[in-house]
Amino acid sequence: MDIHVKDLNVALRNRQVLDAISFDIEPGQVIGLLGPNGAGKSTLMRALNRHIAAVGTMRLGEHDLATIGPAARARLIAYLPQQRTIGWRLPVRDLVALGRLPWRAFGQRPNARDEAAIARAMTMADIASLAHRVATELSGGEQARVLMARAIAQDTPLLMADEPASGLDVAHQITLMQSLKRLAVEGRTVLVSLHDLTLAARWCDKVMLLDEGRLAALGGPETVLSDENLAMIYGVTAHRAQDDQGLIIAPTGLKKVSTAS
Ligand SMILES: Nc1ncnc2c1ncn2[C@@H]1O[C@H](COP(=O)(O)OP(=O)(O)OP(=O)(O)O)[C@@H](O)[C@H]1O
Repeated sequence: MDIHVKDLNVALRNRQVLDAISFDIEPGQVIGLLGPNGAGKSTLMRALNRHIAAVGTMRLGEHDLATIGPAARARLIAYLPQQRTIGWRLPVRDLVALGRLPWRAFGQRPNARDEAAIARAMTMADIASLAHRVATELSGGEQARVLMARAIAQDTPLLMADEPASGLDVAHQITLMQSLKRLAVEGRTVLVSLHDLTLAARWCDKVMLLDEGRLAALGGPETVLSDENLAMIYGVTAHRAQDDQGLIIAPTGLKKVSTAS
């Protein structure tokens, strides 16, 4: 489903944290949400998922996200928050299975479709071998993959993941991005916040660059992650290279600020 956001404003403690954000995203894409710490990435996702109050238009397909109820929303949006805490000492597979709850009536047992979605999500997050382990006894990166699997199993048109690559080893970062890409190719809209410029450049169809609550740029990674934007918004210089699978962008240093008066 396409996302339509117009003039989205969020104020927290009397501070404007999102300032007139407007964008349209077509389905079937991985959209990277980038920007410095505090730019508003998490706030945007939380506003879309109605965790915080926002003013403005937010539509997903024909659904008005400002007015739909929580049950309908859980069938439209899966959201992996940045703070990844697992509260229950559940076996991994049972925790992933919680992602299917929005699709079942209370007390109903999982059906074949639920089982297939759980199994597939566990494969995508590479946690099949952890299925019977207690989730709270896993490493940080393993727990992150379990929670990602739960969000994937929810099987919603919009998947939002807040820094899902943080804490993952390099191989699992690539597995994660491959899985997100596959979900997008199948028609889902994936909104993923990232700090790794190369992951964004290689795997995202589009990049949305936030800066101090404003949408600074939205477009293809090569255009949005230009030297100029990286200098202006992050204050860094970067080395860029290209191989047959895409762009590589490595930050190399801090941009010197002119002190001339
Ligand atoms: N509960 C809150 N009360 C007041 N201000 C808040 C609250 N939560 C976040 N903020 C502020 O809103 C701004 C945006 O925060 P947000 O968490 O969206 O940034 P972010 O881009 O996700 O950053 P990061 O890369 O560090 O995760 C920051 O200035 C932050 O201090």
